[in-house]
Amino acid sequence: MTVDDNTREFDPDIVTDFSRRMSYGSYLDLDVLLSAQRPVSTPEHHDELLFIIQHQTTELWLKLVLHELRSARDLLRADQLQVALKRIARVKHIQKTLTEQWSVLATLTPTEYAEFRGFLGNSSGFQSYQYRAVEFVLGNKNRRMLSVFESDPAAHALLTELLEQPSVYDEFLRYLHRAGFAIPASVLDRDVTQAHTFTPELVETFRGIYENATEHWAEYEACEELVDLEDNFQLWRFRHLKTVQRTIGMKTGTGGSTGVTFLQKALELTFFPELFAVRTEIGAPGPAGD
Ligand code: HEM
Ligand SMILES: N[C@@H](CC(=O)c1ccccc1NC=O)C(=O)O
Repeated sequence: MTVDDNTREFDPDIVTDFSRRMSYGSYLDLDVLLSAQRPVSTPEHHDELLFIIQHQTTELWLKLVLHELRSARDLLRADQLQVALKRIARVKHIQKTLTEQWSVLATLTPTEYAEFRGFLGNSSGFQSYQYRAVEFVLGNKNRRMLSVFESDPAAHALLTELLEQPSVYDEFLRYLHRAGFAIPASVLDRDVTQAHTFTPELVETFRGIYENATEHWAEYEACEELVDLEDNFQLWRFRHLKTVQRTIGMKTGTGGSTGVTFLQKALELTFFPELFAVRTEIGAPGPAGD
């Protein structure tokens, strides 16, 4: 049938009565989701909705990132490397979306932001427990971060649990050990509540994998997936830093930090330092001159 009024006919079996059926809105709990944007500025500033939605969408994606990374960690523990890599592949796509999303917030000018920034009080992304949880699962542990969550028992409990559990990297290194690769005992028995720190012996182990990639293909691929993950994480941090710089310049942060200077230091944090260090060594003679 031709439609000249630029509308589409309903197909005959399209369901319209949801009085007793599950609908799109009820399945997704849209009443809850869409009533959670509550600007605090008075009179309400036009751009605060953008600010809230940018953060809320980030938190939703972080929820999925955490779900996938915790699963990847557990799969590594169960020697299911390929399935773990599938989880990481999904995380990489989410990270790309999150990094791209900064361009939406960059439409907020410094003048517009200054008009409602005062209403934010001391709230800050520094208090994002899901962001901290992702850092912890990837191995950048820092017990001091828990202090921010004393008044949020659920967040505090989650971060304590993740602090005490081995990270994705811990489980990957244990996996490599079980697969016969040389992993120092100091790494296998390390206190997992601390941040992972650079261990030169691991660089040699990775060098063995990279220089014999065809022989150790699965491990080689896993190493490169982890490098992508860290790379993407750093790109997000960098876009955050640049957005902060163009929006508040060198002002101190609402969370109490020095702002840009503080965020710059986060770019020096690393999850998998040996996977980056191995790049320097590839093709060069080994420590014993072999
Ligand atoms: C105009 C927008 C933004 C500005 C001006 C801004 C500013 C800042 C500043 C100054 C800090 C340092 C802590 C403090 O003293 O407050 C910070 C931390 C943080 N912000 Fe933002 N931010 C913005 C948007 C966002 C968005 C959209 C997110 C996404 C959830 C986010 C997440 C974070 C996180 C996770 C931290 C902690 C980083 C760390 O510990 O290294 N921020 N932000
Ligand atoms: N720290 C920001 C405020 C801010 O961006 C913010 C405030 C409340 C909730 C999340 C935020 N995002 C990132 O820090 C500032 O100093 O302007």
